Amino acid sequence: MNPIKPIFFEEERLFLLDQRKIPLKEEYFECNSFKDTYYAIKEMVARGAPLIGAVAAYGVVLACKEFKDDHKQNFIKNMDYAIKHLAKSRPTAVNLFWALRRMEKVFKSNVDSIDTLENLYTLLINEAHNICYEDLETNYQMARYGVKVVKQKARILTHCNTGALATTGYGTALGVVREAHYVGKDIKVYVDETRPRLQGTKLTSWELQKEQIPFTLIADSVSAVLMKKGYIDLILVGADRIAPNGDVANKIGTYGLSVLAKQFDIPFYVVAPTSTIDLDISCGDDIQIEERKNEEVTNINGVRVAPDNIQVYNPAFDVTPSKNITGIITEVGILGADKNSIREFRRKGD
Ligand SMILES: CSC[C@H]1O[C@H](OP(=O)(O)O)[C@H](O)[C@@H]1O
Repeated sequence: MNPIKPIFFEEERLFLLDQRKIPLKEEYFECNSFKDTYYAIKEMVARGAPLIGAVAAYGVVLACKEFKDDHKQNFIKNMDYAIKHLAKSRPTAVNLFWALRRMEKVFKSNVDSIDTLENLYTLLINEAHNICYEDLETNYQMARYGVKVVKQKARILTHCNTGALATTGYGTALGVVREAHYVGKDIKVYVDETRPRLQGTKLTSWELQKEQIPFTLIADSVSAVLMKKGYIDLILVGADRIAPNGDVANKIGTYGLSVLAKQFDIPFYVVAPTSTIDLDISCGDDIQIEERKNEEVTNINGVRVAPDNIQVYNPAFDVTPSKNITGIITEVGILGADKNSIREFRRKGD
């Protein structure tokens, strides 16, 4: 089975599997400029916190390609503009800003001393490649830790898409599902649709069907009764930003699932790389929640199904308090969703 390739950089162009078209079409969207990558992130051609970071990293590469023949002062001004522009694409996933900071560090620490801007371009390409390689390795490591919380024949509920399509190729929460399947845990998955963008219906179903991992698609509203009936053994979700106290921002609907999980005493794990932990904030209230356009709620496949001229509220994420989270599965181990565990991890990882 060919691995899913959500992103690749070839002949100085960035290619993104266009997730707006899956599962009906498997087509690549080509980015030739940093503005193309801004568009791709904003319009969710490619989405998912870790993948958004990788796309932004190549956005900086494409900016360098665009401006490297300028005079150095113009080059620096244009690169600063490009990085600031990319940072405005989507506000919640901290991986975007983490990746941009990494790329900016390579740019700023070399631009004055390097002999040619062509060589700086090569350094930036290598850094973007490294971000992707590291993310893939992180996916595998999280899956190896995460499989420890998956019991034999577990019935796992997932939310949104946290697979190869949200990362550079294996997955966070869905990576744990993949690993559990491949090591023979005989699991089955309940995939919730995840309105309004339907990442579950369109993306997670597509990924699991490709690999013949047993799953059942459900409307978001079915989760509660499945938990009440005892049909769910474990809930695995991703994250877009984790506060140092263990509060987690993730796709809208996650908070409600966590409340139900607590009510029915079902283990509720977040799976995310440590690059998703934001030490510059103190708690979930500090996380900016992206609000997206009304049409995502009023339309289905481009066809309006709601009356005209109505009020719509379309937050793309919500915040799950640490007290509702059993643990945070990362590439350095399974952390408790609390200040001390996260502080302890940083001391080891510093
Ligand atoms: C690898 S988990 C990423 C995270 O991103 C998704 O949001 P979106 O589809 O809007 O980018 C969702 O919150 C996932 O849990």
